[in-house]
Amino acid sequence: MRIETTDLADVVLLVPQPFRDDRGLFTRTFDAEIFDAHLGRPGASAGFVQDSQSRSAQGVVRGMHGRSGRGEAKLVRCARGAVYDVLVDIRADSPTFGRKQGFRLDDTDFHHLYVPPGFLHGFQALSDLADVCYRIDRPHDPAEDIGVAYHDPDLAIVWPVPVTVVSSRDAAAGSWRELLRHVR
Ligand SMILES: Cc1cn([C@H]2C[C@H](O)[C@@H](COP(=O)(O)OP(=O)(O)O[C@H]3O[C@@H](C)C(=O)[C@@H](O)[C@H]3O)O2)c(=O)[nH]c1=O
Repeated sequence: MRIETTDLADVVLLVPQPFRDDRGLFTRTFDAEIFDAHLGRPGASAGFVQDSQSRSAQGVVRGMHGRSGRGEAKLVRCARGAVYDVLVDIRADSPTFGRKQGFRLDDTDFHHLYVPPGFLHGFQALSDLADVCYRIDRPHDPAEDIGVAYHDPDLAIVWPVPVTVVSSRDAAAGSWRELLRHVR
């Protein structure tokens, strides 16, 4: 497994090497030793306390979600199908503040995203069904949910396929301008 940097400060892509044979494939999706060494923090990966999985039909968008307070670190991968995953840096002191980047995560390459605290995150399912697995380093607390509308004109995310279903929370999410008033 190798680690690649991205356009966003502190966000990295873990790139595994799947072994393929007549049976199918085997892939390591995470390696604590390599990850902790990259971060320079022994035991960092032990801090992930909840593992979750969501399933979405093609066109579904979930996002753009963040967390108030000290935020949460996340490891995100697509275990089945493919998604277009988007991150937005909302750390006021970051050199890439306000910048966004999209990534394809799928069950062919198994790229795995590490997202530090202080990002908005969302994705769209590209395949008939897409299973996204993620790990977070703090227990989920809906009281700390923050969000920006997935179709906010200032954020201007280009979703690859027509949007089919979003949650009522996402449909009612606030604007990027409103969020900026709180994070700056
Ligand atoms: C996120 C989450 C939700 N839930 C519950 C709350 C609710 O009843 C149900 C569905 O929650 P949501 O509608 O918020 O799920 P969803 O819209 O899939 O939310 C997720 O979106 C992606 C983009 C992320 O980055 C995640 O961190 C998370 O925010 O699951 C948990 O129990 N634990 C969790 O960690």
